Amino acid sequence: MEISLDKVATSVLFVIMTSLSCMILNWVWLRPKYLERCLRKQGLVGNSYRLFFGDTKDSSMMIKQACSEPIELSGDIVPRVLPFEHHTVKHYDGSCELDVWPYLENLSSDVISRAAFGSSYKEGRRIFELQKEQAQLVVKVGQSVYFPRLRFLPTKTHRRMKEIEREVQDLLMGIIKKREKAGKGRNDDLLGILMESNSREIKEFSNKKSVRMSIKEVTMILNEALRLYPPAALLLRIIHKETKLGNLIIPAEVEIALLTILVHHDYELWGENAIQFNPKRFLEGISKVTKGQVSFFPFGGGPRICIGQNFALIETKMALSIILQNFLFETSSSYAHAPCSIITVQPQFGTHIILHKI
Ligand code: HEM
Repeated sequence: MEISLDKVATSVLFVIMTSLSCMILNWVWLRPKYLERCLRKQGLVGNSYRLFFGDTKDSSMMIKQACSEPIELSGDIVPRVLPFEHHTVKHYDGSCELDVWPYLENLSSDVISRAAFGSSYKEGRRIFELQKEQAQLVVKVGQSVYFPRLRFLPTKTHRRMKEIEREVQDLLMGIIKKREKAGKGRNDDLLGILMESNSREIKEFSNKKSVRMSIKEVTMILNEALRLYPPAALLLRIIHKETKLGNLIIPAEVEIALLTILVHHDYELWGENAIQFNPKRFLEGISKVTKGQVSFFPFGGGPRICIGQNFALIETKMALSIILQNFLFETSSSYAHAPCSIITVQPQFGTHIILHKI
């Protein structure tokens, strides 16, 4: 029997098209429906792909609920951008009013860039600028209508996100390669220490698969700030295989969102004054106030706990002590308390304070 090439090509195309249609149907319709049913059967809140351990899906709503002051500003609280260079207004009594938020952003990216990349800190700072833009785009995408696999479409936003990812990767690889080329000698920054420890580990464990990398009131205040406004307002995890969590059975592929900010503001866990800023609650330490429960986790927990925890706390204490040695400060009437979440929790209209030189 003679089989024409045309017939073979048509059959192959038919099989490919049918398989593709089945896959798309499965992604877009069957699988989400199945997951939705599994979750609903157990009375769980969430959509088919994301399961929220908390009351609401909307993060800005969540933060709004969690904040002690309303985010919608009434007529008498008007956020304003301070007019002069660097948002600073000098007063006649020698004090000075400024929005410290851009300075604090600058400080933390400068500190981490210098600590991580040493002399390459300028490149490090570019990475932070890109990451900031990326955070805005992630939020934009997160607020659009959810449709499975939509992230694969080459929209303008998705393309820019990819570009940023590539540029960050290239910058990082460039810094690493430059260091490799310069050879041994520099280990007074994080990158140098990591590279040295990495090459030591590679030498020592070359035939093994895994290569491992390796003041009280102020503490209290930092803890309380981290409790009320945890920079990472939620933790996300993807379930890879069906998992039993207490009485719940969570199907594979569901994403779990653990809303840190809601746990940190829970009246049952923190008492009637849960949403008030009261550093004294940490007087006897974290384990005492949490009664040994996992109810305070601004840096996450378990194997993926924040590796920068001590770094961040030391940096904050050092910055605060330098400021306090030079200035007294008070909140300006221009400040509007409106925390919002753009990947991290941050002040929506800046942080206006009045500094008095000591
Ligand atoms: C106030 C400052 C900070 C807060 C509140 C914070 C919070 C967190 C949280 C909640 C996680 C866990 C995320 C998850 O489980 O999904 C995390 C992970 C991480 N953090 Fe931080 N972080 C801070 C500063 C830093 C700094 C300064 C660095 C770097 C020097 C850093 C590096 C990391 C890294 C590398 C991870 C991922 C660890 C892993 O997945 O194994 N963080 N952070």
